[in-house]
Amino acid sequence: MTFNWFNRKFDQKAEESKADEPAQPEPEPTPAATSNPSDVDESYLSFAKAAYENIKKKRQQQEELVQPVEAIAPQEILADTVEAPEDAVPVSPEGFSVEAVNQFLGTLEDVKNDLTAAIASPESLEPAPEVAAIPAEAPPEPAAPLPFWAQSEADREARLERLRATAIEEEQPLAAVQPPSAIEEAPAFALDEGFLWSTEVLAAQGRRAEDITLEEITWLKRLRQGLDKTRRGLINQLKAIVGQGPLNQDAVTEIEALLLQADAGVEATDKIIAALQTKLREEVLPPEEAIAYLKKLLRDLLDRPLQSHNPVFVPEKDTLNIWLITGVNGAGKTTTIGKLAHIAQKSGYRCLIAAADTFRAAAVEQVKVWGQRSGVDVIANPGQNTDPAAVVFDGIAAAQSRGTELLLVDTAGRLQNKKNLMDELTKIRRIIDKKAGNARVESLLVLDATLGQNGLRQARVFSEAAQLSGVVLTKLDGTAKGGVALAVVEELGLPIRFIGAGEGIEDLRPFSSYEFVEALISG
Ligand SMILES: Nc1nc2c(ncn2[C@@H]2O[C@H](COP(=O)(O)OP(=O)(O)OP(=O)(O)O)[C@@H](O)[C@H]2O)c(=O)[nH]1
Repeated sequence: MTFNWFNRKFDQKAEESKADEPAQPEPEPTPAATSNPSDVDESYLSFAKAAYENIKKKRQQQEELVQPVEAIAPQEILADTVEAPEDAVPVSPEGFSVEAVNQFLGTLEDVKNDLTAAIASPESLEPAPEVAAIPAEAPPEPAAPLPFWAQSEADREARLERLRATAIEEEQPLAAVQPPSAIEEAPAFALDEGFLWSTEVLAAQGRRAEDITLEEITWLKRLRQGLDKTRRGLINQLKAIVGQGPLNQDAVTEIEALLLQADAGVEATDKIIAALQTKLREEVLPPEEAIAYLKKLLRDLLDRPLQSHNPVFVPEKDTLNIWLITGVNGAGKTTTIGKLAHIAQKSGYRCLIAAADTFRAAAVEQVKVWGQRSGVDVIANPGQNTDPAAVVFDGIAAAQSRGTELLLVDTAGRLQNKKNLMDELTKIRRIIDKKAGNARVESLLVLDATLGQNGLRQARVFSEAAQLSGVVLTKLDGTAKGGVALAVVEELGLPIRFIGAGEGIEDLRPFSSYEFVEALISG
């Protein structure tokens, strides 16, 4: 089953039939059933342990499948098992002719029949001369262990069982298990604090322990790490403020300063503070409930645009989806295209890239590099400054001839004046309408989170020029301005669809308001 990284679920087909239904809003995170903190910890711990054991088991099975097979020439196998037929003519040391192999299989059949007969009536056995010659007391030589693939089913299962039973905690570097090209570095796999936090976040969103993958854990750990700086700024002071006792006006004033410092922007901050003050007048909030209420406010604010935009952002299978990727040069547009192409490939989509940001030849070359890294072809026009619409036209033609499901278009990246930008994007849309009228078109704005409020001004120009369906927030790792996500949503009214938290090809995932707020406030 293919894990679809766009909706974070297995079995794309089953999901597809659901994709047509009106998507349900994200379920409210379900804190563990009991209210007793130690029970909650216990239930999360056992959930984490189950997820850990399951991932460990999958890795062991994967190791068996990937482990290089000992290169034993057929003669050695034959020597170990049955005498090679005299007239077998080795076509080369590595192999036998087909008829010889068939003959050999025929011999095996005879051996099997003889063994069956012998088991049925042992008294009928004549000791074979060479066996008779071995003195009874000499133990037979232990047969050299056959390579895993040559073992019988029963032997294999027994070996796997032994492996599971003796599986030790020490970590096999994942690179030993998967071809190095498949991953950039072996993510650590240990039942550590990051693992526990990640499984807790996934459990609270309704995930089952057996469905949790190491890649999801690795991503959540990266997200949490990426938001470290913002969180440290927020949470230490937040806990100090809220920890002083029931939420009071001073605390609310300090929270306001914290949100502005994390670049949440004035509008989002005002909304959150107003809601807190209303709550303050209604009831006394002890510290942990105040934190929980603040988290809910942030989640609701981040999810609000989903009421006016499609809550599910998943390319439709067996259909041409065209995603226009816009954003100012340096925001991480090219990197984002490479990462999106990578998760599309991993999720089983036929993907193609059109390098239509032709303003800089270097940008086209860079897209090609990311195409290679993600294993996705890039359609580009040689020569500098060619017409972006021409590249889009070629990209659509190639996509239609190949049955591509997701065409990623790298479009204008320079922040020239709004008019030029609008003209260029309008022209591209016109080409798409003419050439691929039934394609599902989305337009994503790539925004550099480290720019904070400055990035927002750029975003406004793009959001007025292009009919945007969402934002990709990049460079969340290492910035203290993680709060800009709140400003983007509140001031642009656009949903955040993906977030980037690193330069690596794995460092982009669909945005989850629950995970983001947990990493921001209690990671
Ligand atoms: N730390 C970090 N760096 C990132 C991230 N995304 C992109 N970058 C880096 O940001 C720089 C710009 O990324 P690009 O993808 O080239 O940006 P661009 O928008 O295509 O800009 P041009 O290449 O000038 O068109 C590169 O050094 C990337 O490695 C991220 O999520 N985290």
